Amino acid sequence: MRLDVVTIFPEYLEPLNVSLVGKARARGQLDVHVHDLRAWTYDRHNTVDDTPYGGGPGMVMKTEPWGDALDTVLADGYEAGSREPALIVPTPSGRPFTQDLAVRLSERPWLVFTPARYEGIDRRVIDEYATRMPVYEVSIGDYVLAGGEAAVLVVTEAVARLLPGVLGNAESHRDDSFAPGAMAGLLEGPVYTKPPGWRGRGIPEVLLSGHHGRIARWRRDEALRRTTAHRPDLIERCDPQAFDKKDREM
Ligand SMILES: Nc1cc(-c2ccc3ccn(Cc4ccccn4)c3c2)[nH]n1
Repeated sequence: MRLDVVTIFPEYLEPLNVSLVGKARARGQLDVHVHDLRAWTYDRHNTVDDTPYGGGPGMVMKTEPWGDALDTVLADGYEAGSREPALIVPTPSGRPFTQDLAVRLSERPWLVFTPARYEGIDRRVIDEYATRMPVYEVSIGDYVLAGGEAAVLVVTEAVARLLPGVLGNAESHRDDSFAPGAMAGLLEGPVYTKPPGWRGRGIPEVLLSGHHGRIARWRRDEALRRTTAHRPDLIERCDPQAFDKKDREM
């Protein structure tokens, strides 16, 4: 997978050099290119924004730098052999970024991220590139950030961990809270590891029992309890039959 990111804060994407994404890059599973939008400005102040038509607070990011940047980034990607780009536009007004969308994006060969600042990008830029590729306008949550770079880090990590071979233990993402399966849509329950005692706190007996059926049932019950407490909205969505089926297998 190829990722391109165009931003006025390239240093914000430094975390893409470390940990899971950094290792995937080092192994050649991910090809990441970060571009400074100001490289496509030609005035003394490297201007990327201007006042909004119709008035109102803040500034809007101008069409020309984005258009020149995206034309170059796309040409370079095609030149390097990449195909079928998709534009990923972080925005507070986008569709929710979910695990389902992460899975869909992980199946694409090339993602081009356009994290904006100020009040966003002149709409004509998105409209122009929507004629050439799928555009995903995504929100990472119901809160307002100062720009899209944090969303790029979130989306990139959620997508990269789904790429084949990126996660050390292939099982790891099968039981993700939001991945399909008997725990589908439930939140993770508590986890424990050695030492068996810590500051007078022990381990739930069932986890030391070696009885896999009871352990699986306990984990399911804990996940249900936690989900009921923190995300009752997810309870309606999960499939109770899946639990009965799993119970019969335990
Ligand atoms: N889930 C999300 C995504 C964002 C986000 C993404 C990109 C940009 C570019 C600029 N801003 C600031 C801003 C604030 C207010 C209205 C418009 N834009 C962004 C915010 N906030 N929360």
